[in-house]
Amino acid sequence: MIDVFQDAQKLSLYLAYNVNVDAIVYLRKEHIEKLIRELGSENVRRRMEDYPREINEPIDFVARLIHALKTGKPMAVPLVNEEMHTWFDERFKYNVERIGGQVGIIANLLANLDFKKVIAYSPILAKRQAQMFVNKPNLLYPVVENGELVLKKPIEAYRENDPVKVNRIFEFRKGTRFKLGNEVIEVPHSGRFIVASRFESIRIETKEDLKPFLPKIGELVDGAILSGYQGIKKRYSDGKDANYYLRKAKEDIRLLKKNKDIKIHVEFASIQDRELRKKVIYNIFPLADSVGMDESEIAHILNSLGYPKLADRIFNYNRIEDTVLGGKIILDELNLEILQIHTIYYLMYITHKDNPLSEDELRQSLEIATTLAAARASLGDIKSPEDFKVGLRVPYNEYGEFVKLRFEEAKRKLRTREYKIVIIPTRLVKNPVSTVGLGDTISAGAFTSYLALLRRKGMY
Ligand SMILES: Nc1ncnc2c1ncn2[C@@H]1O[C@H](COP(=O)(O)O)[C@@H](O)[C@H]1O
Ligand SMILES: O=P(O)(O)OC[C@H]1O[C@](O)(COP(=O)(O)O)[C@@H](O)[C@@H]1O
Ligand SMILES: [Mg+2]
Repeated sequence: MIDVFQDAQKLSLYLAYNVNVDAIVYLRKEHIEKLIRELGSENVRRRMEDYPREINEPIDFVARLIHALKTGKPMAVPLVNEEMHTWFDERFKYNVERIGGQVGIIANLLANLDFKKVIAYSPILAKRQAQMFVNKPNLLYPVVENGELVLKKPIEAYRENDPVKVNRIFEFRKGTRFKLGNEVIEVPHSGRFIVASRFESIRIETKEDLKPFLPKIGELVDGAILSGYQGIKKRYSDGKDANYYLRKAKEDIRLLKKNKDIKIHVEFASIQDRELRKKVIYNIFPLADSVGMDESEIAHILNSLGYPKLADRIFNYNRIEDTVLGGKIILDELNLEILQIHTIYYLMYITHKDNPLSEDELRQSLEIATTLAAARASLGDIKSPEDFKVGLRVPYNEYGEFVKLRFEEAKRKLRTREYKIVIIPTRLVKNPVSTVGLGDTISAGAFTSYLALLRRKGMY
């Protein structure tokens, strides 16, 4: 496995579009009970039944937070009311502030793992975000100067007037118990709840000056990881809308592939609005080779594709048989080369039978992914390739054998002959330093090792 990791380090990657500041709160029982006291347990319960899909007022936040705590599922809900900044800041002291967003997390990870070159792009780059990138020669931000493409360190490329995007992250821990009225709730898994800022000023796009250089950037790299589409809004006050930004996003992918047919991984993230989610899935997935997502997100996607019962089963029971079925549907309906699903107890790849990699190679790629996540969960951050070894010391979760058994059963029950499907149990850290960014870490590890393995076989 180490040799595959070493081959992956030789790759160069392009990343776009989201770099945030993650302001992290380690949630304690006292925080939760105080919020419930402030808003009233009956009000919270009622709002939970309404299931608000965006945060406009404090009760929306508390209702969705408690729902996440009750299920132990990773969730993200957009914050659309800028006036709530003060409400949050008066109630929470942020324990840590660090780089966030798929681009921010994956750029620092790959740069610290000594990948050959990482070109990380976000349409906004304020000083605060730029300072959070690791300052290494292999991590560069693309700018256009005198009509030429120049790759600079982020700290030399920030723009004074760019807005800072801060997301609030609530890290919750398995076993935390609290009361909602007479109901005692115990959090079943550790995870994170993201309050994702969604404001007018931040557009998910490649700025017009850089756009003509995307074919050149494509030539400079071996693959691209794209994410942030979840930040597109339905409508903007200047008349632009989601269709406009999705058309631009599709153009970007075509331009990146224009001079060299690089593979594209799309990291999916929670999109609460059903209409918007459907638009992102139908516009973007068919242009991607590989897509990554967690168990809440696969359920959301299946809902949008018209499989609500299967979606509910995956969300509530996380059964392997249902995930295999759901994965096959997504792979085929959206014509992907490979789909990677990360869940608390297992990671899965689903691809077609004619994929050049063997099942054993696909498993190796997932092993690299879970090892990196275990290293990040243990250390809080991955600072050098040496940290990979920390991940190797983390044992597989206690349901490892059960996972393998259930998978064999699922294969017997379902039609899987036309596919290669592999599964591995996760290396699960009992007391993670933090969980935000673990999915991004898994997907970066999986996609880059997938590319390295294809390259070894002369297939890429
Ligand atoms: N404590 C943990 N140790 C190792 N890996 C973990 C831990 N908690 C979660 N994970 C993995 O990370 C993903 C999270 O993905 P998101 O996209 O961030 O939801 C989870 O599925 C586990 O595979
Ligand atoms: O959708 P946004 O606002 O760009 O935010 C994405 C959020 O997802 C993260 O990238 C983490 O994702 P994962 O926990 O799924 O890996 C956060 O760092 C970030 O705040
Ligand atoms: Mg994720």
